[in-house]
Amino acid sequence: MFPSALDDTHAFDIAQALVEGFNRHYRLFRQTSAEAKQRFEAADWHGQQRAQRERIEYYDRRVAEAVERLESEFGASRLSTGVWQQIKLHYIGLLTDHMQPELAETFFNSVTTKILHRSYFRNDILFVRPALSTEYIENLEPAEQPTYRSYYPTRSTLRETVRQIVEHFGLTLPFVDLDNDVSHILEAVLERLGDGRLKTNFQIQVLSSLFYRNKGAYLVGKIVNGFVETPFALPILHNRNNQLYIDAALFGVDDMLLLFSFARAYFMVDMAIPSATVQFLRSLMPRKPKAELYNALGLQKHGKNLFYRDFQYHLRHSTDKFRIAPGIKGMVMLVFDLPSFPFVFKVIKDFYPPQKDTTRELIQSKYLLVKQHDRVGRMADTLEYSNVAFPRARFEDELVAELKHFCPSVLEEDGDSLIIRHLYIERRMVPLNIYLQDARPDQMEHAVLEYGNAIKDLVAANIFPGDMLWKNFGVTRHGKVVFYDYDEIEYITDCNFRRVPAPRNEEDEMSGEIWYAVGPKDVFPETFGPFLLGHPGVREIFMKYHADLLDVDFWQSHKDRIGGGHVHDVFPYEQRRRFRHRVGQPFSSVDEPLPVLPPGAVDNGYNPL
Ligand SMILES: Nc1ncnc2c1ncn2[C@@H]1O[C@H](COP(=O)(O)OP(=O)(O)OP(=O)(O)O)[C@@H](O)[C@H]1O
Repeated sequence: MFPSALDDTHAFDIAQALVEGFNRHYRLFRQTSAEAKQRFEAADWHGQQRAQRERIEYYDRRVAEAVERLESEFGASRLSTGVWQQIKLHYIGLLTDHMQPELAETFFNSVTTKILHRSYFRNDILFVRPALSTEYIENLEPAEQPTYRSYYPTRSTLRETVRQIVEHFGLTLPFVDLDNDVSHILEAVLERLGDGRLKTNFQIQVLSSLFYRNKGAYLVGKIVNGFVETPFALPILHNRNNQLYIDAALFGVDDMLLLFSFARAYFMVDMAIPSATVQFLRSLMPRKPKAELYNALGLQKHGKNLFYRDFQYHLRHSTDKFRIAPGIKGMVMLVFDLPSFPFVFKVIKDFYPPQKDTTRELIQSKYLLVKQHDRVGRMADTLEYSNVAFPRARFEDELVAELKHFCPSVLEEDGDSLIIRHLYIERRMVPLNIYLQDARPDQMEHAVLEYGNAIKDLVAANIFPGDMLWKNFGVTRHGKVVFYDYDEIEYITDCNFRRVPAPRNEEDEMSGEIWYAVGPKDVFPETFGPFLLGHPGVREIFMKYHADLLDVDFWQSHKDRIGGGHVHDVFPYEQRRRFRHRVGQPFSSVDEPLPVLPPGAVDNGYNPL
């Protein structure tokens, strides 16, 4: 029951301290995000990568500071339920006119769950459900930009308007030839519009901040014409002389989904009202859960909170059982899923076979590395959770037996619940080994080509996957191949790429064993073939496109380039979509059939709120 009077003398001050903690967090988060513009203009790519990495750590630091303050100033862990209820009410009051109330609620949860026992995780004490609305929030400060701007061109003013839209961002670097870029964009827009008349509501809406990631800045918006809304994004890049150009025009939901994929690094966006940006983005990608949009904007703790709410909701509205994930079982991870829900749950085992010389800490550090690294569309993002309570009745017995056997240290039974103390959650894909088993020849060709491309993208981003077996890659809904087994990854720059030494004598030659000394970071690309290319059909395709992956020079030359300070270009769209490669190509990807996946590849009906 809620208190009828707010009579505790400290509750208001505690709520105030929590709001201050959150405000400090968002101020620093926003500042780093806004400064992406200057880093982009200065072509400070290493700085951009560093900021992307560091920004991820901000949240936990601010939460730790707030926990510490609440403990030292208010003895927070000794407060009664009644006081916590009052703190929540004051907090809601303090957020009445806040611009980021949903994030502040999540911050409240993050701090209080560090202080309180699990039995307090109830909606009268923390925000199991949101209390404040994020609709219609407007910032009327004169210095603030609106979330998006609307432009109302006619056919005859379209060219001028497109130019204005780009110029509105006030980038300080010159464009190589903005007129030429605008002509390309115009051509693309007119192709989308066809010959039909522009309807009376014809307009172009554009988000007020550019989206920065790696070496690119993306202008994001939509064209509204009658009842049809077409999302678009324009990537702005640097040439060698630090002049700018627009590289492509991306149109339609599929292009947007690839741009905002879970396998890419988070964007840097200057947002006063993140919920308004998310609402706009959701109108571009209606099926993408809000949780993933918050993640893509770097607000991953709120994304995690929303995901958890979606997951709880899904659990209540489904009846199927958690099971061991299909595919070859992991040696270090126990992986399970719920068939009706398109994610997998990964728990680190307590012990591993001898060939896996690793520890829980090392594995966690590799997963963290992936979170902080540029995932270049080739590594799945993971959400890390502590103390997740699952209903025991929804687990298959075989899965419970495996958990008890392999993961006893992280498992706790509490009444009808199974508590898993630590786990990762990531998007479910079709494991590539399973995909290849069922693949038609054209699908096999596509998958093997993609597999090699995935490795090459990882290499360019300074990642050596370690274990490149097919089972460690998955195929997404869009037919992209993505890596998901992180326990053996290393930086390319830390690896020694070596040729297999010539045998010293006949004995060496005949030996079935490795007779030469191998250091912990030594890699022998010539030896990949026998592990990866047992299937003759796969081998043929692989050798056609990716024979260079078996050559030590390929790896060494990338290592040298990265060591020399080169930062790779990452394109979240295909090369042929670039204006420079566009001779005779249609602009849109809409008519391109997506690779047809085998039946298991289709995500089943997860319907986030
Ligand atoms: N995102 C995913 N989508 C679908 N299946 C997955 C996913 N992640 C893992 N799996 C399944 O779980 C298995 C084990 O996962 P993972 O490779 O991460 O574990 P591991 O213990 O690190 O493996 P290894 O023994 O190769 O080191 C995979 O082979 C695959 O079948």
